[in-house]
Amino acid sequence: MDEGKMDENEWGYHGEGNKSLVVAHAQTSEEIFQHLQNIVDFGKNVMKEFLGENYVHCGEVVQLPLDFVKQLCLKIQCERPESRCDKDLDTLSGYALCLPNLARLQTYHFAEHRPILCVEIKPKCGFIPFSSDVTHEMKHKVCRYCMHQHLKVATGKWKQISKYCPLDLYSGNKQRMYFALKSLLQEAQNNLKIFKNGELIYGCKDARSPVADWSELAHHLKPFFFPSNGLASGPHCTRAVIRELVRVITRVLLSGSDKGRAGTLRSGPGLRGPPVCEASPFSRSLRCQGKNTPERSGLPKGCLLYKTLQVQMLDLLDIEGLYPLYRRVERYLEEFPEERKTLQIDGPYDEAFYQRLLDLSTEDDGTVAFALTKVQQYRVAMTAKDCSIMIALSPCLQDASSDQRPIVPSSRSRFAFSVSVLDLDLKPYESIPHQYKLDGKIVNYYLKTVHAKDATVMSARFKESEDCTLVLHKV
Ligand SMILES: O=P(O)(O)O[C@@H]1[C@@H](OP(=O)(O)O)[C@H](OP(=O)(O)O)[C@H](O)[C@H](OP(=O)(O)O)[C@H]1OP(=O)(O)O
Ligand SMILES: Nc1ncnc2c1ncn2[C@@H]1O[C@H](COP(=O)(O)OP(=O)(O)OP(=O)(O)O)[C@@H](O)[C@H]1O
Repeated sequence: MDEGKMDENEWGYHGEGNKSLVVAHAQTSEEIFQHLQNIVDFGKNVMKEFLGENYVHCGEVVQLPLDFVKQLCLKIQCERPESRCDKDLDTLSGYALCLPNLARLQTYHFAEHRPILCVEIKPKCGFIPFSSDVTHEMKHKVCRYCMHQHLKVATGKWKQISKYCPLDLYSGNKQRMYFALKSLLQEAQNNLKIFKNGELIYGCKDARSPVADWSELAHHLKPFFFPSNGLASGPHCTRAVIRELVRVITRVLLSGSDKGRAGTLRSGPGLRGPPVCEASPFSRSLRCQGKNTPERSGLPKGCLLYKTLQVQMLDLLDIEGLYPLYRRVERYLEEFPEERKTLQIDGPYDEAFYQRLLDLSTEDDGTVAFALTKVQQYRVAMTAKDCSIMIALSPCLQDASSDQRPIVPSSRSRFAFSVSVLDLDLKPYESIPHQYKLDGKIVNYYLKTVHAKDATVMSARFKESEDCTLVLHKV
């Protein structure tokens, strides 16, 4: 075995059976450094280009004293959710990624002393696949998030089906967005968290310990939205505060003039696929009322949701069309393993890597080059489908108009705000077979259990609105 691997500190206990005790070699420090540097480079050279300078904070790789890392791990261990504790923290390499605290305003370069509210949304995939490689007709009608909900509830990941549908949030239609955000507030799962001064006040720290009481949330939010008003507490106050929150978040999500090159992708994927998901309670309700499906009013091109959606749409072929291309790359790598580096499977994620992502052709010329481009685009799209948006809000004075920072008004107050994207590390090449299997599982489960009993779905999703109508507030 390689002499360089003979350091006991780099080995750890893995498991054991009756006869064997298994130890595993950890990554070397250089490998970990390279992995972290790749995350930074991917943010800088790819995501900043697509999403825009102001939204992406790449951070930097830093070196930390090992003692400090070990003490820190011990200190925070008791606060980690049980479900994540099977993952060990790296206490050996001494490398870490240092990022700004995105729960704070990013428009200020000095510490903010005013109270800060931060809403984190993981919007997931905002379009229905338009690829002709899709074999199940249902995938052209119901979005992945809505189908996946049923499998997640069946496997016990979450207790109940959410009414949230990403297509509503990405619609650009204020009423649909309002409905989507309210649905997230009703069933946050891992798609919504709210922090006050960095502390989680709403959402799930862990699937088993959700913090989700609307009146408690309203109590926290009241001083932000009704600062000098003696609004009484109770259900009326709760509703008023939640309404203000949702309005402000909708406005912030529709704002933005930040430049980014996601626009260059428009000539390719564009706004394709059906504008609504048939499983969304919003569109179901409209259909029940005999109304047409809403027009896709479209997101403003400068806003982060629009840009994120464009990057998600780099998944041009859907996993069903992509998987055979992945197999082509795999066969090539089995024959020429040394080519993995040249193909930039594990980086570097540089300007050349970015440039190749802009090739949106879908005509397969049978080459490895074509297959590789689609594989890399798919990985980038998957990253955009799993990222989170952090919206930081800090109350500002009524006369702070000379201030150049973006401001969002609410009925009784005004907020300086910043919007950032989080969790932008490129999805691994190795996860593609998993994606392929999971996709089949999600669709088959949905077809077998849900679609077959469509009437049951209707009654489950509309249990509190028997007549199948939704009350839509003016926004
Ligand atoms: O496949 P999905 O859509 O369930 O997404 C996974 C997420 O589950 P979600 O559906 O958001 O509850 C999942 O979220 P949780 O860890 O369950 O909170 C991860 O983000 C996972 O990414 P990775 O494998 O850790 O890089 C995500 O996996 P991929 O983005 O790699 O598919
Ligand atoms: N720079 C940051 N500033 C503030 N909060 C952060 C920052 N980075 C991460 N977080 C918090 O930590 C959580 C986990 O981070 P992140 O999503 O990057 O981890 P992950 O392991 O990639 O998660 P996932 O399971 O979604 O793949 C986020 O949901 C967010 O609440």
